[in-house]
Amino acid sequence: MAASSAAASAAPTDAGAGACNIAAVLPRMAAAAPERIALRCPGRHRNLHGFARYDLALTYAELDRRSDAIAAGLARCGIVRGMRTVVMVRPGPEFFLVMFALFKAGVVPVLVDPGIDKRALRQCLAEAEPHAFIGIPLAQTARVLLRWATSATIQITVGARLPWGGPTLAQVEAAGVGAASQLVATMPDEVAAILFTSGSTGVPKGVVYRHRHFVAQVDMLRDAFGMAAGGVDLPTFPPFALFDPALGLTGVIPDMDPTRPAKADPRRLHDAIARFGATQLFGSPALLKVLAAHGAPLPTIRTVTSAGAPVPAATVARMRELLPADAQVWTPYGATECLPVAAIESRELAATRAMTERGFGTCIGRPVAGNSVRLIQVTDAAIAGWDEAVEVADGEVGEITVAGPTATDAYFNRPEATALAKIAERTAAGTRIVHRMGDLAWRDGEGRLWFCGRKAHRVESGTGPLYTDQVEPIFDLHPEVRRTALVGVGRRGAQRPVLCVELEAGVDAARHWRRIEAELLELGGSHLRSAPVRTLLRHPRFPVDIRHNAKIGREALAAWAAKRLPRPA
Ligand SMILES: Nc1ncnc2c1ncn2[C@@H]1O[C@H](COP(=O)(O)OP(=O)(O)OP(=O)(O)O)[C@@H](O)[C@H]1O
Repeated sequence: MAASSAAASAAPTDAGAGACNIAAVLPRMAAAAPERIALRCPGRHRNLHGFARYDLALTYAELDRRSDAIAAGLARCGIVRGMRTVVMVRPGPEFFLVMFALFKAGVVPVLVDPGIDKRALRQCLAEAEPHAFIGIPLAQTARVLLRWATSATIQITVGARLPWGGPTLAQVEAAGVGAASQLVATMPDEVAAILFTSGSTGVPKGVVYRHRHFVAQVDMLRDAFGMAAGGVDLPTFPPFALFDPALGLTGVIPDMDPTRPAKADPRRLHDAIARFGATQLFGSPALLKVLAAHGAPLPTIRTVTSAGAPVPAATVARMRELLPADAQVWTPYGATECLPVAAIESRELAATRAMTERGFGTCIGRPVAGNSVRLIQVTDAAIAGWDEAVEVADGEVGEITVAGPTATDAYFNRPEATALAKIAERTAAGTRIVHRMGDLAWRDGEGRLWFCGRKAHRVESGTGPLYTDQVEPIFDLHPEVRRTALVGVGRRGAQRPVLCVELEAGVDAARHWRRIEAELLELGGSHLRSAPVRTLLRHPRFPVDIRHNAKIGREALAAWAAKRLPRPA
């Protein structure tokens, strides 16, 4: 590593004039509010009560200066604009420093959820064809032993140096100390990052984010949910913590394992919220459930926003009771490929609950300003041009499509998946890409969308289609039922709808299942959309995704159900 003084002269590529880049906010914030804390992380030390000390903090000035130093140091290691770089770093100060350094330099971070299946992880890393790999020692060791990301020829280790891990991040930073602004003038269409989906419907796909997508996301989050600069956020869903500095907020990274939100200790979250006066909370549904169950009031919180999966109505209702009367609880709808798409506030959501329980689906609100949301006839085939898509009438179930500033246009190295999810549309201004969400919904007379489930999970019976999120809420009302999952067994078009049922903990299935089954059949029989379901199977514990701990592995359940049913003659 070269001496730091040499790097002091490392020239910025072009001073970032007019950069379309979320990191462009850092020099502005560093000038306007240099001492404001951008991020606060728990650290290793604990106070007398056993809570994290949160002694790792970065001011805006530090985040700006140190990310410049790292960007300059990375350039010296050969990591420059346009290069794909895997980042496997825990959400501490180093993660944010590295990410903003990469954004500033126009390097393309590749992020894969560490919680996903190890084989899928290896495939994702290979598919991304990265040039470099920045990881903690554990990730670097796994890279070597498991032959991850073999295309990556440049390694940086975050933490103690390993013989095979290249220089440490500390060395990289030292080499760049004193560097001038490293913000390059990234173009709106330039690739900014590759983010892998959590993969609840198959192997995760790398979503190609361009700089304009991130910039638009920040604007939409600010405008739709009132995330004003100066607030204090508790982002419990790691990727979203990156938005805090971009929004001028102070982000407090909670003391929890971000890959296990359902296991988070609510007392630690409360401690952080109270100590730093958190005004907003960004959480996965699993985490909101933990806070709701804990039941202690959250007097400083003004806005709660969930992410990535539906939030059970009971959780939303309980959260409301714990918050100040005028606080807002938003459940946005969106996906890695396009976020946010639509949103609904808890008061309106509460008023739609009765409809959900009668089989109409879950209301996900109105499209967020800037999005053009259209519903099209359901098909599993690719649709090349918008002319070939058929829009459905209001009230009819169709696939959700979105054209808008955050709708991404491709998966990395996955032409087939891209073809299945994107539609080219000619407009007066040129050609734009419409993203197919792979989700089903209908639109009501007020322009609100009602989520009916994922397209891949629909059941096509001989008498017509059944949709998971229309059917399951009806059965979920049974007090001894924890959750249910509708799957189809057999050939599409002649599928038998089967409801897998997981009972509440403590219910003695051996004694009560027959009764519960009869009650469920009666409950289902009284509603149009659930009446065709006549086969129920009790399952001990549903497979769920790791990230949200909520998305039911319906593919696995369908295979399980098929084995348990007698074959048709
Ligand atoms: N408010 C919501 N209500 C209902 N479902 C939601 C909501 N928000 C997100 N979802 C579901 O989560 C999906 C997006 O999740 P994500 O981007 O993590 O992909 P994934 O489902 O985990 O992975 P993959 O797309 O690879 O299968 C949406 O398409 C939708 O099915």
